[in-house]
Amino acid sequence: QQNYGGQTMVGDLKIVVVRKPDESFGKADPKTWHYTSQPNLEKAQKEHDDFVAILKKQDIQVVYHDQPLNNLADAIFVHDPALITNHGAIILSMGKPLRKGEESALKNKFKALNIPILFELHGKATAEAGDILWLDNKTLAIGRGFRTNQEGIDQIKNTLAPFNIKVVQVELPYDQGKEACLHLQSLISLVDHKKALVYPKFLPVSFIEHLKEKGFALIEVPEHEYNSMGPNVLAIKPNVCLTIEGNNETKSRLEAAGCKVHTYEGNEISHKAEGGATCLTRPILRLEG
Ligand SMILES: NC(=O)NCCC[C@H](N)C(=O)O
Repeated sequence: QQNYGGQTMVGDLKIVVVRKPDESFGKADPKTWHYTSQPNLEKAQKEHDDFVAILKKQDIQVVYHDQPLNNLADAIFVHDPALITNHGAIILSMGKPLRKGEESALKNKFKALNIPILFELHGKATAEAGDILWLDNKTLAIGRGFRTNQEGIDQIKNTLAPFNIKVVQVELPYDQGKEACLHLQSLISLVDHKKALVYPKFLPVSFIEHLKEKGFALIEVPEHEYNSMGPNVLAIKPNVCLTIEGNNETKSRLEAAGCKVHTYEGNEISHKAEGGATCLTRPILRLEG
């Protein structure tokens, strides 16, 4: 039986990799890293432990990526340096210069877990998995913005074409500029095979139309919960999800749409560093069924 795979954002989550906040995170200078303020390491570690406890309670196997890394504060957002496919991992190339180096560390972790490497982005290509979303097991949406460039998208597209996987390109907005973190997943999360939580204001009409053509029901995040990461929701299985506490209107709308919503406290690990539940986890195995 395969120990990795699942070309889905919502299928039963079986194994995730996480990384506990370390010294690098605790000493991150907010100006350099575009954090709202400096994280309190002790509190951050406690929040992370509680976050992991929620995952474990959902019967998810949690694997720690604990290789010591210097000056890679954002490395706790293990979602971003790689993408898992049924044919192996694609090692990406970080678009935020300060995050360079996370890719090879995660690759080493994958090797230790016996996950084959399908491809590694190279040359001028950049792509971060926060910009990548499985719409179904044959369709991958990729946002082009500050973090993911055209060359990155093209390399991924060419790698997946032999497996009949299509790439849908989504243009991302400028919003607060290149220092800030705006990924495709800042604007959309899937919570069921045909149910998406979206912040439509920043999504292209063509993409919304594409989702509707595919039969997705859309749940909207209200404007006042966008900045507090309302759209960033990790599916644990279809219609069961985990998100940061505080976005009460979004939570009610998800519940009204039939979702069970778990929440975690994320002042240090999420709000200060612009990364939510999806960003803190690198799914390794999900069941597609
Ligand atoms: N997938 C995500 O949206 N990841 C969030 C990463 C936040 C991190 N501070 C960054 O700027 O890359």
